[in-house]
Amino acid sequence: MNQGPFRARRPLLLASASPRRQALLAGQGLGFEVVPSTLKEPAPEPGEAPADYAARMARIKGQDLAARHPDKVIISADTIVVEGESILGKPRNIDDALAMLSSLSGRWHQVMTGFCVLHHGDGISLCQTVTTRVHMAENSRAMLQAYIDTGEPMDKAGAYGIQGIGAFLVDEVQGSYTNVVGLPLRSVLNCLLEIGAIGVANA
Ligand SMILES: Cc1cn([C@H]2C[C@H](O)[C@@H](COP(=O)(O)OP(=O)(O)OP(=O)(O)O)O2)c(=O)[nH]c1=O
Repeated sequence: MNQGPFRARRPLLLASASPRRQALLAGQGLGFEVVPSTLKEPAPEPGEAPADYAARMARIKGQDLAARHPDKVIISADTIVVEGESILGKPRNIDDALAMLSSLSGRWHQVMTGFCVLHHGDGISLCQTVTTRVHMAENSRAMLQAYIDTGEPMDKAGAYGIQGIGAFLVDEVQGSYTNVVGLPLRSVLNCLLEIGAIGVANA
């Protein structure tokens, strides 16, 4: 079986509980340990730009693990949905999910994923935020309610999963698709290639 086009050249640690992030990296042939950060994510600072906030969250999650695993290359990420002035994380409850999806319906919004590649021992600290524009179709309240009843929205920023049942909500995507799912795959691979943490299989 084809294991994917890349191989880890240094020990990798994914600091994330997200099964989507794990699947995206594993699908490329990379082996890695998974140790999610247990730190509570602080709220945005007053006036903090959403892209800076996403990068800061990714850094906080990654640094939590980097100090404890100085020999590993740490990959961390944080995904937020930005609608107008509002930063949407995961819904707190069903009502919150309905409010989020209603505010996104029939409009463009941005999905931002901040990610970091860190190596404490070598002093490597690369962080960036990737932005994707997503347009949601007009969805009736009944449609949104029926979607929420599936349970899918509750662990996802903006209360939807483009890769799952929530695919029906979206009618256009501009930019990286994997960024919406939680990890801008090509940008992360580029960072890992740049520092020699991964290489092309058989190369
Ligand atoms: C918009 C959108 C988000 N998401 C997910 C990606 C992230 O897992 C989640 C946002 O929460 P995050 O806080 O970024 O990540 P997480 O709590 O799942 O994992 P960890 O903090 O341990 O790294 O929303 C989708 O799966 N599909 C989508 O379409």
